[in-house]
Amino acid sequence: MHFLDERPAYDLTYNDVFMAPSRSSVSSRLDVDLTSTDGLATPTPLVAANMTAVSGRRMAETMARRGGLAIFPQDIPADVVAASIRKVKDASPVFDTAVTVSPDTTVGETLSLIAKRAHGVAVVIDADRRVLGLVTPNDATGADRFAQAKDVMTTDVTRVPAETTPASVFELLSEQHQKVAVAVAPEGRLVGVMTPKGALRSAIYAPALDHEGRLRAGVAVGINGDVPAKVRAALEGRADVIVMDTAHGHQEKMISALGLAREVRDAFASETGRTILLVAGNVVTAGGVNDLIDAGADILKVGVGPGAMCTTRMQTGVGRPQFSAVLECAEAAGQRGKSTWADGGVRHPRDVALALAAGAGSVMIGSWFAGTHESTGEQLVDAQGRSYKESFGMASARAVRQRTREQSAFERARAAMFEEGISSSRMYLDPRRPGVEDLIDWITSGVRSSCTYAGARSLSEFAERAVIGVQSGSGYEEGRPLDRSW
Ligand SMILES: NC(=O)C1=CN([C@@H]2O[C@H](COP(=O)(O)OP(=O)(O)OC[C@H]3O[C@@H](n4cnc5c(N)ncnc54)[C@H](OP(=O)(O)O)[C@@H]3O)[C@@H](O)[C@H]2O)C=CC1
Ligand SMILES: Nc1nc2c(ncn2[C@@H]2O[C@H](COP(=O)(O)O)[C@@H](O)[C@H]2O)c(=O)[nH]1
Repeated sequence: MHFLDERPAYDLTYNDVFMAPSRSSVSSRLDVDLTSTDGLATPTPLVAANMTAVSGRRMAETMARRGGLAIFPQDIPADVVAASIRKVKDASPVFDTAVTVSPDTTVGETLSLIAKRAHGVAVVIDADRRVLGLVTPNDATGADRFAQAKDVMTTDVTRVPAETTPASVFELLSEQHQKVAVAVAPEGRLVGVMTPKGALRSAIYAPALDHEGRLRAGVAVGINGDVPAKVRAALEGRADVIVMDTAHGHQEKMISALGLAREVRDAFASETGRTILLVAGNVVTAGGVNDLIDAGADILKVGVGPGAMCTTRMQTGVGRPQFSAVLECAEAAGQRGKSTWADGGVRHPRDVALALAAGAGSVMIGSWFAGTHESTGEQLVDAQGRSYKESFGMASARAVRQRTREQSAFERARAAMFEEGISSSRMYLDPRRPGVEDLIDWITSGVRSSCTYAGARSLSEFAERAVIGVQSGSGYEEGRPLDRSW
């Protein structure tokens, strides 16, 4: 990337910069390859953050099915993480995992479960997982909340063999004017579901798969406690990438934790032949990058203070405007043959494009993804009838209470004094884009387009060719669409 004018002597946020178009020979946005350049080579350069309000099993599955990744947070017990990853690995890489209920499940419970996935149906199954029918919110309209799924379900179900191609599913659903197909194994057991949009997406996105063709997922590990045991547990729990996670990554405790993690990772590689990459952070300077690479990091997680749940900058004055942080760290990592994840501060598709232009290998998103069907929280409704989920920072009093649950009351109270995040915020589901896949579509279509404006067919070309200008606040404001007259 280069600057349109001189590189400024001060640091820049995403809002401070814009991209100037360049002469391009890329004639279609579909000719752009979005494979991440971080060494993991995921087909989509997006990572759902290791935040308790964001990444659980549903997020991990959905992100990987659309080519990205999600990272299970450090606060979840290792056995729970391993069980969740097992389910991710068992999920179909093509069909969505269905919301399932038994015939006796109440309508009230069925409706609350439907909100956990974007496809808008619950599949009614018997004890052998054979499909009996479907319930949609429409089917339940007017029914008593204590009625049962079997009373309201439709038995007019489009069943397809699990080998059916997404294109054939799409055609079949169009012919039959149905909203969802149910994939079944030969003995009639449920495999998954697919909507017309899901079929389209399966044709556009390649899933992020492991060495066995299973969906990939990552695990975050904190730097306190028995680090080798935690890393070992994550590896044995089938993590495909490990994130060594702390607010201040450029500290000696991280350097020693990373050294220990590397030893365990290398021993695992000798036993299994699989080398799992280590991500470490967070850092914002070339010095931090170099020290963590020396200690064993393969990928550097970049960002101090840009996060939507973050109070670090206001509390401490520490942090760095994210565009400049990514640019400096990506340059430093690149000189050592390593890469970065740009972590935090992403609120629009343009921010992802700018992070990739600055050289990030992938982009991590937290709060934006918290406001989707697939995040971990319960879907709630405000007084105006708008759906939202609660989000909170990983350094908030709420998260610290959870992370220190096994310590003494005194230690917990002391830890709670160092709160650096918001404990409760509302992330509204965008009615036009309520699912994380809707956001992925929006982001990737934006990034594909950015690449063609820069004349780039791949993300490495994009990071080379992008031309970045610095804009005023009114320059940024001019680019915002208006939904009413002025
Ligand atoms: N990207 C960002 O800007 C930030 C991210 N976070 C996220 O919050 C979560 C919790 O992280 P964290 O608070 O590091 O908790 P951890 O549980 O990972 O513990 C951090 C360890 O580092 C020590 N430490 C020393 N200096 C600092 C410092 N300035 N900030 C934090 N710890 C320090 C702490 O000791 P002691 O407690 O005794 O000081 C503690 O032992 C992580 O998921 C992290 O990514 C948090 C803040 C900023
Ligand atoms: N300073 C804090 N940073 C936090 C906290 N919880 C998470 N984070 C960081 O934010 C990003 C995600 O950013 P977002 O803008 O996409 O929400 C996450 O990966 C962490 O690095 C916190 O409590 N305090």
